[in-house]
Amino acid sequence: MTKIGISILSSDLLNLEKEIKSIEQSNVDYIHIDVMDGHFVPNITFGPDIVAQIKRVTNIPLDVHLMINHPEKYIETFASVGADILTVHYEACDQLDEVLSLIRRHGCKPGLAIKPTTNIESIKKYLDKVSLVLQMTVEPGFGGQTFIEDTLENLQVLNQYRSNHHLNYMIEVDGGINNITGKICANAGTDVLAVGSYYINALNREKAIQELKK
Ligand SMILES: O=C(CO)[C@H](O)[C@H](O)COP(=O)(O)O
Repeated sequence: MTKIGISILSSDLLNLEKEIKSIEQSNVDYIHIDVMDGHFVPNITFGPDIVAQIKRVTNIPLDVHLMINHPEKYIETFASVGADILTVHYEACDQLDEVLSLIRRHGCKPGLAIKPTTNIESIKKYLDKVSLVLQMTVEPGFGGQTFIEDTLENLQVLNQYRSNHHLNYMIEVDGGINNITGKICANAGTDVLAVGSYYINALNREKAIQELKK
């Protein structure tokens, strides 16, 4: 069964606790938190204090997506405030092997993310060291964008590579996911759908989740 993570990027931040409680009602698998630094991506979002506050009010596992340069500087901090999955970008790391083992040493599941145009071949040598691969399906930075269909081929490659090499990383997609694109990604072997505006802006969030799970 495909898992769902709700991205809080487009949520009502003045009422974040209420939003978290609403997400809990929807019975999803993760809360997806996009950490942006204004350098790796053109937007600035959440820091470790917000992650700590969210951890205090929910038991839903936190899938923390670091869209930042020099993520190695912040692994210990985000692990200490309760990240369960800690994902870094291939494009942002000089010493990726070290960063992934640092994440593991701090008790989190290591995730590796790539932007839509990054060559999938470049991450293959790391795939036996990660718990999750996150394929960005929009250019990272902002919620509410349109799903980039060219990324589907990478999902198929990741799925095939996993079974050929007897690996067990999860495949996650992030960006432009709705009931239609979610289904297409699930059919291509995706395990986790990170969903933002489709859920957050839905008039009926329960119905939106049912549609996603169909
Ligand atoms: O990380 C993102 C952008 O950088 C994603 O787009 C966001 O997490 C999900 O938002 P949406 O579902 O609205 O595209």
